[in-house]
Amino acid sequence: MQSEFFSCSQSSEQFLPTLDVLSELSADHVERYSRQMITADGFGVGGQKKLLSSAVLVIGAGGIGSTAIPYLAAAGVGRIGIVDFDTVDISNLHRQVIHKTADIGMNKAVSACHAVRSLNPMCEVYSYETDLNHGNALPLVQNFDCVVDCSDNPKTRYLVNDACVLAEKPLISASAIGTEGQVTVYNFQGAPCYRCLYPTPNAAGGCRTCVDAGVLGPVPGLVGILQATETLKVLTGSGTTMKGHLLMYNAMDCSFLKIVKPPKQTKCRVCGPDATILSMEASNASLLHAQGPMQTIDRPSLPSESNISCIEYSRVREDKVPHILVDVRTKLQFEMCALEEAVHIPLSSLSQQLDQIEKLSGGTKPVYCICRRGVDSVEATRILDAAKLSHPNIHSAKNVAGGLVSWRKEVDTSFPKY
Ligand SMILES: Nc1ncnc2c1ncn2[C@@H]1O[C@H](COP(=O)(O)OP(=O)(O)OP(=O)(O)O)[C@@H](O)[C@H]1O
Ligand SMILES: [Zn+2]
Repeated sequence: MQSEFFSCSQSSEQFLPTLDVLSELSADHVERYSRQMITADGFGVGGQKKLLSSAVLVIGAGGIGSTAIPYLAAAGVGRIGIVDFDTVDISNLHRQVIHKTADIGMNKAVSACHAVRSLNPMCEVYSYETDLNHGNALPLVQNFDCVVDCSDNPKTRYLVNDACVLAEKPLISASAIGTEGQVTVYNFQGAPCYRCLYPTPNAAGGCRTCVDAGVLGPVPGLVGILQATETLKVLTGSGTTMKGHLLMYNAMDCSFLKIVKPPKQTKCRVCGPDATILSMEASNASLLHAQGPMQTIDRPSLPSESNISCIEYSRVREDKVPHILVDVRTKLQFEMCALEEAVHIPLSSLSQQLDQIEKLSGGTKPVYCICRRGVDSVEATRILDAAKLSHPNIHSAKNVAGGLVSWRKEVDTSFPKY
């Protein structure tokens, strides 16, 4: 059977008609899905029909979505909606394997749609080139049978959760950072929701991002596959899902740990009997008052005379003015790329290495501090400034504003971007 389905960019407000419940499998269905239908303890013909009549909304076509999406499409989920506002970047490709090098610059939801189409043209797939926000979350979620959260930030996790509770949809959630990943199922058959477990937005885990902490490529991939498996079980009603449990994976010792999570909380603000979050506006308001990782981090600042711009620092270099450049990033980042004259002293051990800096400066050479984006180097400059009382031979300390990210933009475009 040739598909009449098409992928298209969809407005998040647009209503999608419910998929027809499939009464009979076609010959194409049997050929394509036979291997999974005949699995002895799988979901059989009945389960396959349910999948073909099901609609799944995926939030995020990044590292986790990259495997969750194709496995859902390949298994025969009838309709998939993909939400992502971001575009494919070269730094995504080591793990976001649904996208190709030729897709760089393309919206990720659109690129993922193309991949789904070529994998399984029988799957009806829609791209939503937008962020999921409190304005569009509920109408979007209402169009689907369940939601697969492959996003990477706490604010989106709360929005997705609250929309799922309000729309009474199961939520299959996964996360990955560094060398670890997690999967669970919320709001399904009496299981707790995300807010039951993390009632206070600023207390939520997962506030580190891949940009800062890095991520081992296959980890989100594996987690996305586990998440797709849980989704198939939720949709077909087969097996025992991860509801009420959390599966934790550690790539470095190859361990899986399945832990029991606390039950649904009667005090939960969105799913409890006395819930106060009864709309997405209320959900959003609850996040606006949150502290810590939910808020944009304020950049620490220094008086202007304690900063040097990248352009100015490049002149210091060109003119061979004697100086010391201290790179305060972590060892791993320094080994990856650095300015050749830089001395590596990580911020974490700077206070213990003041004698060495004093020796290098020798009372004559100014010390410039640099890091990735000019946040840690501000802190380093403060530490060195304060140390001048006990270490008078530290000549002076300045922060290279904007760090190596600005260096690449303003001075040397060949410096690696990461
Ligand atoms: N509110 C949201 N609505 C839609 N998509 C979202 C939302 N929040 C996050 N995402 C998407 O979820 C995906 C998360 O995947 P991942 O963290 O692997 O990607 P990334 O953000 O591109 O990675 P990196 O941190 O390396 O830049 C991203 O593509 C991101 O754009
Ligand atoms: Zn709850």
